[in-house]
Amino acid sequence: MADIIDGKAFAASLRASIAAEVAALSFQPGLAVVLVGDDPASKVYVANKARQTVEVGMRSFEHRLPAETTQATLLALVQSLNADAAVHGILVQLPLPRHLDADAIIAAISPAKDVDGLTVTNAGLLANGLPGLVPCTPLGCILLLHDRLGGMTGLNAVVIGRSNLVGKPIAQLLLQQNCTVTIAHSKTRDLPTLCRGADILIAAVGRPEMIKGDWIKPGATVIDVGINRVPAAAPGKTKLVGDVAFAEAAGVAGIITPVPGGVGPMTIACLLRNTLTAAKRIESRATLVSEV
Ligand SMILES: NC(=O)C1=CN([C@@H]2O[C@H](COP(=O)(O)OP(=O)(O)OC[C@H]3O[C@@H](n4cnc5c(N)ncnc54)[C@H](OP(=O)(O)O)[C@@H]3O)[C@@H](O)[C@H]2O)C=CC1
Ligand SMILES: Nc1nc(=O)c2c([nH]1)NC[C@@H]1CN(c3ccc(C(=O)N[C@@H](CCC(=O)O)C(=O)O)cc3)C=[N+]21
Repeated sequence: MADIIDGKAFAASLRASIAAEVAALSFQPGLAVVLVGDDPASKVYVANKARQTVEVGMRSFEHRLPAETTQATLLALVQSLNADAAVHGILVQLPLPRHLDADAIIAAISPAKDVDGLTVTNAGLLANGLPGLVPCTPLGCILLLHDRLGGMTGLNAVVIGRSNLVGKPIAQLLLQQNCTVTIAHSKTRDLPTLCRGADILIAAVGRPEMIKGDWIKPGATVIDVGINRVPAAAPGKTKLVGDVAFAEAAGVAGIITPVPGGVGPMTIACLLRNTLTAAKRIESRATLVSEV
């Protein structure tokens, strides 16, 4: 039976250290979250986020807009958040409704406030190994892996999923850790065989329990990023499951993250960490300017 990573506990200790740092600041960091419509995975995220933002001593600004919001309205909101001195971090929940151009919205976010690490500036800094804002979920995964494995040099890592939000930045971070990285996606041939070669397997697909126990190399470390809401046994009820068939996989893997209680809580803790990082950089720049 695999060792099950307690992401909830790890995230709680991370938040405690963030809260201590926030308490010592001379200003209050602020995080703005924009949710358009009601994507189910986004709703789970938003609910947990607002509470934890306040708990670490930051200000939370929530903007819930109807699914039929126009591109111009959303762009204007992002621009007003860019200009708002009380806001240090901006997160626009993805996916956006189909009639909106997500790339154009993301491009409008000031890179200094881009706590999701999605702008071309932050993605480019990450790809070049330079300091910027790193996407929260990938950062959370690496913190968990680092805690458990220490060094990862030479390990074979397979990342399933190639989104700008999760798959690609995780691959970049694993490469920085000297892993040999393979990125799989919906066009990959014979995914089970590819996965069986992985010392570290990261699933970021969005398909409930797609990765089976016999896809996993015995003793491997499995990180399940998927958040999927499926019907539960009781009629009318739902539950969250990951992209990995947990019960099967836990019998083969060496280390595994559960859903819920694995990567999800780490994502929020890392979002708060990024907001703190962004706030400190923005405020120190403001101080420098006011001194000249
Ligand atoms: N735990 C957390 O904190 C977070 C969880 N999530 C969850 O993680 C999952 C992934 O999110 P995200 O990256 O944004 O999702 P996307 O839908 O943007 O990307 C999914 C990726 O999975 C690939 N894929 C789809 N079907 C298959 C398949 N059958 N075999 C192999 N690859 C496949 C797609 O390939 P292709 O590119 O070819 O289409 C794509 O690259 C979702 O469940 C999401 O809710 C997301 C963010 C944070
Ligand atoms: N721009 C953008 N950035 C994101 O990072 C982003 C996004 N859009 N859209 C939606 C997905 C999904 N996502 C989650 C984060 C945490 C939990 C989370 O806290 N999960 C807990 C919840 C448990 C529960 O409430 O039952 C857990 O897994 O234990 C869930 C989902 C971030 N996403």
